[in-house]
Amino acid sequence: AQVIARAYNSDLRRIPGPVLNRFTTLPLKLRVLSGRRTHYIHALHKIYGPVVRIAPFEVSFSDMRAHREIHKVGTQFIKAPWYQNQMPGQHSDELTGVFGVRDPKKAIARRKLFQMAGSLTTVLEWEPLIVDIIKQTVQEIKQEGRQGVVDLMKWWQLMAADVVGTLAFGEPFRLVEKGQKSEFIENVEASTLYVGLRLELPWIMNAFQYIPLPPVGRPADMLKRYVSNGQKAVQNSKAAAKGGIKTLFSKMVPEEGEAPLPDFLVAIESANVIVAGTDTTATLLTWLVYAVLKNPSVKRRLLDELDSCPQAPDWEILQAQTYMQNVIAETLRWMPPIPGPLFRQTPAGGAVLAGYAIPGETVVETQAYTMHHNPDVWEDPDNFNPDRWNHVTQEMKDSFFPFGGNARTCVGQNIARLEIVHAVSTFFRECPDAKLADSVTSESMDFIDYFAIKPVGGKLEIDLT
Ligand code: HEM
Repeated sequence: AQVIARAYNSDLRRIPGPVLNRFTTLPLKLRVLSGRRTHYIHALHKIYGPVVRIAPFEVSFSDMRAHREIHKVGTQFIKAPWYQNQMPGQHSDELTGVFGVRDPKKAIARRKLFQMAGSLTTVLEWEPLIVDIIKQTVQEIKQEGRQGVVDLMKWWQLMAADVVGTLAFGEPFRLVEKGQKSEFIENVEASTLYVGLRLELPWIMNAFQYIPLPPVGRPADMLKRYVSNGQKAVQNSKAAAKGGIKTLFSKMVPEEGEAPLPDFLVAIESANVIVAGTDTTATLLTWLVYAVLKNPSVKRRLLDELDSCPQAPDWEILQAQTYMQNVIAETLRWMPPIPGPLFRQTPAGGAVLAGYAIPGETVVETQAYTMHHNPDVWEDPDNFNPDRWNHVTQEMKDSFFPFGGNARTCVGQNIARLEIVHAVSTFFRECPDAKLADSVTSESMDFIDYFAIKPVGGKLEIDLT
């Protein structure tokens, strides 16, 4: 009776959506398990329009005004409890990394400690170090390419983990040098999958905690390793404060005065940024290369532009390469690395969004993939067309959020952007004849999502011969 009352006796009953979803989260959670959440919600928006009730207490919006209202700076819509399901025992703002902090004031304070990553001036101090890692990655790709096809996604993962790992840990990570997916990367991948599933299905995933899962063993041990790796970042950041390389966490463990965060939280933050910064950057580059190699005219124009660039271009020069910038923006639109919902909660008194009254403490969300593929804003949205960025309209700006909503936008986006421009320019200049290997098909490059995306085929093979 309670389930029926909940389904019918609230303002939510006016919201379109499948009847079954008013009663149960099951249809949604089944898609979560199979990595099809984003595809499912996208399909529901096509059928039911811009506002869809996707679960008893969950509403998805594909509407610019609703998106702006939910995510504006100073918003009343705080992060949903979902964000504190990352790991067991993190159900409080004092026990979780920034990603899971829900209280807006506490989030602002915690985000300030990431100033090292947030400020472009600081990030540019790391440019030579990042460029070295990228050059080394592309040399390894060329080397491997002499022997046969190369899985480019593997190399972008190693590279992105090296960049963010080196910045977090203050010492070279050397994953590219080792050249194979280390235990560390496997741990990151498995953590991403486990945490992605745990966020949505905490009870089920708790049951799996002590069961060994190949290749990483018991999730409980994996999570312990994950945080104990972070301890190293804490030690190094302390050493850095005394005159070593600045790390991402230099603000959190200052040279003088009391540390604003206890060591265990800095360890969690460092482990989290490696997950946040590795697969996101790597998949963006993977789909960018795929799109460029699939479209000969795009490839031609990109190579022409890069040909006329100075030999060792820096950030400023690369910012001025308009075609390359269009290709990057178009990839972020077409295949956003975090394509799915950004879960928020309505204030206790409820809210009106896109003309619907929504009760208090309902989960409301907007997903980038759907808003980036809205045909009312983007002509022929499934088509990869960098030229659409020659004329940016207000509607495009309002519907584009690959780095999240304004109030809680990505703290690592300057690092990601710096890495992406250098990786694109170095790769295409060094490997102008790269082709897609036969294993690459539209099916293998469809995406699955566990918060961040992955190609269904798990790789992107290219041929350099
Ligand atoms: C192409 C690369 C990247 C993309 C597309 C991306 C995307 C995003 C998105 C969409 C969010 C908001 C998530 C939400 O509200 O639920 C986010 C948050 C975050 N990102 Fe990134 N990210 C990227 C790279 C990075 C890197 C390199 C780092 C670290 C150095 C990083 C660290 C973070 C952190 C710590 C947050 C949480 C911020 C908060 O909750 O206030 N990201 N990112």
